[in-house]
Amino acid sequence: MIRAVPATPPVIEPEPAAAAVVFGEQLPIARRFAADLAQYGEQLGLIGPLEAARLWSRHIINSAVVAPFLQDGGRVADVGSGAGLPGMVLAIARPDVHVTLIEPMERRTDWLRDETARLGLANVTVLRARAEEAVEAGPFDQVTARAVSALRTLVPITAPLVRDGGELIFLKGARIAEEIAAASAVLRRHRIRDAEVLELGEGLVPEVTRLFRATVGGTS
Ligand SMILES: C[S@@+](CC[C@H](N)C(=O)[O-])C[C@H]1O[C@@H](n2cnc3c(N)ncnc32)[C@H](O)[C@@H]1O
Repeated sequence: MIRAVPATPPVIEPEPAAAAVVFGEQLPIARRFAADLAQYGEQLGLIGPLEAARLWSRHIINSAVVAPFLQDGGRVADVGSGAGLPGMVLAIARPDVHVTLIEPMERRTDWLRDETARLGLANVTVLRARAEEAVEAGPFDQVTARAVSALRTLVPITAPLVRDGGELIFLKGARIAEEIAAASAVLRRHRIRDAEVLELGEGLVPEVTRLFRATVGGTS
């Protein structure tokens, strides 16, 4: 629960024009999420002290660029959701998709549950667990993750959550090529195929978003 109002209100990044493009009719809910996260995120230890000033571009729109890659009416698990990035943003942008937010830290799952209720999101389940403990909640059509760990350790804990032929979609940084090289044996062991890296968000956000996208098992 939110217990106290911060002494000084944070400096919040003005909403960029891209927000209307990526959220469409869902923009009022995205605005409420941005306002709540900017106001309480630092206090609750969800975001660092500098993040409110770049919340839209660095975090919310960066997360939302994944939305068009989600399967219509699908079941998505977001591993290590933290403040709700990208999982809650995706649930806002894609109300047709059910998103399970998997996060082990109680303080963070409390926030995720409270914020889900405040935003009135009917398509979100919050699961307090490590990904390794969440296999029974699946299988999911797609699993997302951002800033959880390098591919070498992320793939073994996320691939078992996905149905045969489902997808892994991870937001990644500039060193993704090195991560893929370091994970080659792990990718083979977990039957990861058709791996690709997409660069998204050009013209929408200052920094390009890199997406690692791959299929688990299935047939080519
Ligand atoms: C650096 S934070 C990133 C949070 C959010 N995804 C973001 O981009 O802001 C990493 C998160 O992953 C969670 N985490 C770490 N190991 C995990 C695991 N094995 N399963 C699920 N979540 C995990 C942590 O509790 C933490 O909330």
